[in-house]
Amino acid sequence: MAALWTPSKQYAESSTLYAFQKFVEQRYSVHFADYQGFHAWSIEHIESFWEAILHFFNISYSGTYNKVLSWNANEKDFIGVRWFEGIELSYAEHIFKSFDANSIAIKFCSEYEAYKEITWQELESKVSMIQQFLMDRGIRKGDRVVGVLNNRVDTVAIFLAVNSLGAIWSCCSPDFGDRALAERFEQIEPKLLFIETSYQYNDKIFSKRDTLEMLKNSLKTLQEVVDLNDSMWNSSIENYTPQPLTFVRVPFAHPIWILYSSGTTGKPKAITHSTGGNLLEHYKALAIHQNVQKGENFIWYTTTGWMMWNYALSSLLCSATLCMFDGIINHNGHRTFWDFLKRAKVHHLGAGAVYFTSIEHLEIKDYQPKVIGSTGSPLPASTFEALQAKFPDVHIISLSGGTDVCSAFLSGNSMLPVFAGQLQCKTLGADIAAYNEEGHSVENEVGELVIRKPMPSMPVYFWNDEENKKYRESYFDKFPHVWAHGDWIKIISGEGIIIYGRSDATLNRGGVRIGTAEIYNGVHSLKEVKDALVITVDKVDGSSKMVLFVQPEKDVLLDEKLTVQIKNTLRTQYSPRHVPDLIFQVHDIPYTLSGKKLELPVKKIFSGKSLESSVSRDIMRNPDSIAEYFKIYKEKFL
Ligand SMILES: CC(=O)CC(=O)O
Repeated sequence: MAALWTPSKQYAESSTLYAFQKFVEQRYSVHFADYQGFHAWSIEHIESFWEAILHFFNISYSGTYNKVLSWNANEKDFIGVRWFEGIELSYAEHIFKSFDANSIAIKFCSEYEAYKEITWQELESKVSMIQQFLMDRGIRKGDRVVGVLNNRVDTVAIFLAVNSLGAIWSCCSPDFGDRALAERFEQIEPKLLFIETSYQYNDKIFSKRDTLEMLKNSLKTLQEVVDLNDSMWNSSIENYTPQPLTFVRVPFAHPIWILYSSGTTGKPKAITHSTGGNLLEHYKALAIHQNVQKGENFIWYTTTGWMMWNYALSSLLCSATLCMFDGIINHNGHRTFWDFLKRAKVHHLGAGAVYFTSIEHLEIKDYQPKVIGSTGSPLPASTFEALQAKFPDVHIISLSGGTDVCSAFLSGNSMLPVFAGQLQCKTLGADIAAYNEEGHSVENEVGELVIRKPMPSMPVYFWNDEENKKYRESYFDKFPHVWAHGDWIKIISGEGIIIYGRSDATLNRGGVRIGTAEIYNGVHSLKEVKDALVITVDKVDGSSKMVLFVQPEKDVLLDEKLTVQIKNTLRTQYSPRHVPDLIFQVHDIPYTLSGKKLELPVKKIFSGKSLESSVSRDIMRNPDSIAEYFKIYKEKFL
């Protein structure tokens, strides 16, 4: 296949990847003919590789380590491996490591607020005042501090202050419904909650006052709640005089933040990430694979509830300026967002793939980013082409990883060409393969994405997960002792990687993953509903539809009233993204013999597969139920 874009010699040789390769070649007396050789070395010499990252990025730490990677006796999965045991470090310390007081740390704009710039000096002062506020409340290493906050400067400052004390951060965006918030935060017993009780999105004002009351009741460990909309917050912070920041260094594996799985089965898993692991991984992912360099402007359009928020924050590690936009991306016919990009002179523009597909026909003048980053769902080849035509010099990086590693392990490469519809490379230190059903590594055919060696940003554990039971089930059940990620990929020899979406039943809404369990929880709270099944159907143009099948109680019909009720329930309990596009009435929900809903087979039917190839009736508890889905697909969906 012909390349869509090829880096110039100048682009390649001024990249951080190039500089890092030279660093490794010199340090280890090796030579790499190409990226493939460099990648092979990085996974074969995994300890030397991560040690090279530690040195190349000049990581500050106390203490010493004897081994880069230690395994527990008898533990063949990667759970419980220990990286750089013996050292202590701080993420926030690296953010403030070499700042120039008067240069710009953050550029910000929202739907309703004008463009503003925050200098490093201003950011440091803000963080210092919040740090003192937290210390006065007794917040210490290991305490959990949670936020229901938007993508705003204060959120960054609060996180950095929390992190500077060694406390653990966990944040959801305010569009999460009450139940979704409680299910997440109850698990981790927070001491302090920061919340915005009023905010604007899509020109509407939303109130979270009732949510605040609900959280006060359900989070029994809360000692205090801070409402950012309350004038008391500003005045109490302003009582403090900014001081030089202090940083509590913590062991490499000490939790930095807790993110949540989308909750396909049961409650969302509280995925706990390590400080050192995320620090090293983010330097690698952003500086080396996304080529984020000092003085550049970086944005990722995200809410605080997606791991891309945490990822984007780490652009500050690269001495870049973090650009933040709060509001709906297509506000004012997309103008608010794009005017911001131009004014902020954004070099790195990142967003969900679905957004880029939606703006294929949007005319954009006088703006040329250096890099476009896309994730959340596969970026269709046609969107690659449309973006390249719009921005002829741009380096398009389609990346993939997820909440589980708070990063991307398939990503960009400033020394390789871009092929439309493909991710450029496996990232350094990520031993990725595509496995067929027999567990053999395959190329040029679709297989399950696996990681065969540990990465430091894999979770330290799931919160409250005794003996790592859920952790093991989540990644190590499918193939012995390798991490199965749950995505389908094809590795194309001599080119890149195509990603085919989730291999499990997770719902993908505009790039944000939603667990089916959340839909079921909401729908089942209605007495008219007996049972339900939900899928998303991905289209070739990159869009997708959420389809809900409802089995009403006896003598109940899925009429207009019930349809509206279902939609409202999901919207208010969870979020607007939880509202299905289509709802069909069915007589029965298909189950396996062991009692699992047959989501994947129904998804296959709605992707155009035959009934026979979608499901084996032998494993079904109610084999007669499935034909109705095929009928709906043929008669009502197509
Ligand atoms: C990097 C990613 O993989 C982001 C996501 O899809 O959640």
